[in-house]
Amino acid sequence: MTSPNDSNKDTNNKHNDTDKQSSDKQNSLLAGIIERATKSGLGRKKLNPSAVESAVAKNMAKIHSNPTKLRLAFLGGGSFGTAMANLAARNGCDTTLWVRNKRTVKAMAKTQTNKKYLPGHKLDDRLKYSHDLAAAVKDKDIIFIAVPGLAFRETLKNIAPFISGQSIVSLTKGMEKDTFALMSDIIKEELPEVNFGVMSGPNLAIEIMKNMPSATVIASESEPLRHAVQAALHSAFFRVFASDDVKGVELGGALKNIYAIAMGMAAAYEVGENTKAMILTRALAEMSRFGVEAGANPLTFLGLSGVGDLYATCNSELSRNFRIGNMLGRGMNIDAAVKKLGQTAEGVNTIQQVHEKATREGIYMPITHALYAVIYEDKAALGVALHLMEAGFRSDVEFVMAHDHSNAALTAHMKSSASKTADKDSDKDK
Ligand SMILES: NC(=O)C1=CN([C@@H]2O[C@H](COP(=O)(O)OP(=O)(O)OC[C@H]3O[C@@H](n4cnc5c(N)ncnc54)[C@H](OP(=O)(O)O)[C@@H]3O)[C@@H](O)[C@H]2O)C=CC1
Ligand SMILES: O=C(CO)COP(=O)(O)O
Repeated sequence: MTSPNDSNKDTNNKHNDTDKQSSDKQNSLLAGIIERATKSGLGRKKLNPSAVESAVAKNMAKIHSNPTKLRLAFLGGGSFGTAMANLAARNGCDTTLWVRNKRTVKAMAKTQTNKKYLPGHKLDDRLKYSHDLAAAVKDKDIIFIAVPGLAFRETLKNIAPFISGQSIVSLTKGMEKDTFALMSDIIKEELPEVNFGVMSGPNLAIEIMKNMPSATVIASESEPLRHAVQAALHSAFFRVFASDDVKGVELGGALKNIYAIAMGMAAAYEVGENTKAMILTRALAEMSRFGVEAGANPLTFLGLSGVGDLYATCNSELSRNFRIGNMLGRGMNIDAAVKKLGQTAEGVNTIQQVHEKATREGIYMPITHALYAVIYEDKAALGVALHLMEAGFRSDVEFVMAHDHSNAALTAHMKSSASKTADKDSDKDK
């Protein structure tokens, strides 16, 4: 496959046939690897990732011996861009990782490690590194972007002169400051002609580097692009599922960062399992409510990019957003926590954006508003949490049973029982 664009149906059909053959071939090879791994005892004993990896590595060359291999660029040399570029290079794709700092590029090429963001993890020796943006993106099939949300538009503007037929996939889980734009919105604004997708899921970069089995979702309206991304990144340790709900998948990844901060804070207060379950589930309700207002399918939030990513980040110290929340819960202020973290925590900006938008548009987001009050209005966390518990009677899943926002039926019922009791009392008095 040379390009995943939709421009020529015949070519695409041929590509789809080739894709299908290569994916059948890949599936049967992977099945063989897993079967051998199971027979050799690896499946039954504690999984030994390096032994399984060497078995996979031996076969990956065969899987990707297809001459029309994908040419990929990954922009952003942080933990996630590096982890994803490494996966693609290991799958045999022609992969270049673009990093903005020239000295970092030199050091990465020399040591084949990302010392700052993924120390101690050796990268695939086929991975190429570049500081030259034009050279990195020219003649590529897909450009994956993994810079923080605040740098996304600037990155697109910088690559715009070199875009001819490449597709773009956002790996970023943030929102633009002040505009509430998601990365797909920014792509449509800056590069209206390109074919694009977003990828999101429970993908803690360090676990991926350790070959811990993981899965993600590629969402795009373009089927060839979805297939191309699956072919590029799928491996025995990393499953790539597909969706056409771009908004839903992208919002899942962006919104869960808010609740990872809330759960980090709750962990600092040593809350119980019931409380964690309540926060997580009500977070999901907020996410899907907000998603529906933005035009997403609420069912998407039940998938990997919704409940999956919520679970991974709301329960793990590996999540930078969780760590920010934990520092806040231990009494640090937001600026000090962000400085101490020294890495991207998209939720810090997302809380402000979503709080403002939800307030403006009347979307019921009590956890987000509560978190905003604690972080940005200096309200006491315990008082805010108690106030949340008093938030009236509501239905569980509003897409199953709609909320009665005024609680009108209940109020009428209570008033009528109260007046009946009063009548009885006055009869007794007579
Ligand atoms: N880490 C993870 O587990 C996952 C992260 N993501 C998402 O991926 C995105 C990137 O996060 P992640 O890799 O973790 O971030 P990191 O904090 O690990 O790294 C950020 C990277 O972006 C670079 N960068 C910052 N600003 C710019 C800019 N203006 N132009 C070019 N490069 C820039 C940094 O360069 P420098 O070092 O020079 O500052 C660094 O290489 C985020 O939206 C995150 O939510 C998604 C899934 C998992
Ligand atoms: O999105 C992530 C994992 O899916 C990473 O989460 P953090 O950005 O909180 O580290």
